[in-house]
Amino acid sequence: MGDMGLVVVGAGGRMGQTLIRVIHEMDGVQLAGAVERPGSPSLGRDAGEVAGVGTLGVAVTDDPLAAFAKADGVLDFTTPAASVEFAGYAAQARIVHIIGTTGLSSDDEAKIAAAARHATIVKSGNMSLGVNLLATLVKQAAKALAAADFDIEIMEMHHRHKVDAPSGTALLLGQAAAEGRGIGLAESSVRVRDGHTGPRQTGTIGFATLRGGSVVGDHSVILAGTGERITLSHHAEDRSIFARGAVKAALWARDKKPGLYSMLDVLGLA
Ligand SMILES: NC(=O)C1=CN([C@@H]2O[C@H](COP(=O)(O)OP(=O)(O)OC[C@H]3O[C@@H](n4cnc5c(N)ncnc54)[C@H](OP(=O)(O)O)[C@@H]3O)[C@@H](O)[C@H]2O)C=CC1
Ligand SMILES: O=C(O)C1=N[C@H](C(=O)O)C[C@H](O)C1
Repeated sequence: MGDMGLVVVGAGGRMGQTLIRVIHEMDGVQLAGAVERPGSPSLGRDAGEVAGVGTLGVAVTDDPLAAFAKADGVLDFTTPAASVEFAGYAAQARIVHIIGTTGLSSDDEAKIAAAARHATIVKSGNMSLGVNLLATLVKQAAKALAAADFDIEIMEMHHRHKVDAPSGTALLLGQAAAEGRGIGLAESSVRVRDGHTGPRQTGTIGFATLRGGSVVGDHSVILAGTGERITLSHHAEDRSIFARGAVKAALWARDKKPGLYSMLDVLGLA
């Protein structure tokens, strides 16, 4: 099999540019296309120039269908509305779709699951090896420590430009904790506290969101007992950890049947 041709959508964004650089550096993959939204200042420019790696001979386009027709996969870190649209196009083109976009509604999730009947989709709120390993540790810890004895709180901090909260990673870690406890996350999560909240309700999973500066992504899961506290943390120092994970997911998905997979499947941690 030759190199896998990958389209980067949202090519001018923080993750889009990182993905172009990582594809340029990695073996087994090549940049087959670069897509931005209509009106973007990146349109018509060389994708390599946009990402700061020199000329690659791939011009940024606003025509995803034409780009997908010439590719084996698409790497998508954009917006919920764009990812839903791209899922339909990727299913039509029968190519692999890697989705890192966060902040999706349950309606968006349902549309993506429907597209996965025809396309091989890998979707995760965090594509790094470290966070996915952390999720397995959180699940174990939550299972081992009874809700009556240990409260679970999840704290995250991201850069000032991030638009969704809690982060996709915080929700992924919350899901792992809920699975460890054998409870549903939706019913047990406390996503905001403000004013006279009353005492903490046993068995809930709390979230705290911080935003500021250039923080790439910090997450801590705190298991707080009486007289002792366990903190499981991950600190992302560079966006290339997510981009390398996304490329790894695309290569893994290349020979898989249509379906909706996660990074835990890709990394053998499921
Ligand atoms: N799962 C993971 O491991 C990670 C997930 N993320 C998630 O990825 C997403 C993007 O993050 P980030 O790169 O920081 O955000 P950016 O805003 O920097 O990038 C998003 C890019 O997508 C573009 N875009 C929006 N709509 C379309 C469209 N219809 N067609 C083509 N391009 C479009 C935007 O263009 P414009 O700005 O011109 O509107 C922008 O260039 C977020 O949801 C974030 O949470 C981020 C890092 C890791
Ligand atoms: O928006 C970001 O930057 C990030 N988003 C993802 C999330 O919502 O968890 C992953 C990473 O933390 C960076």
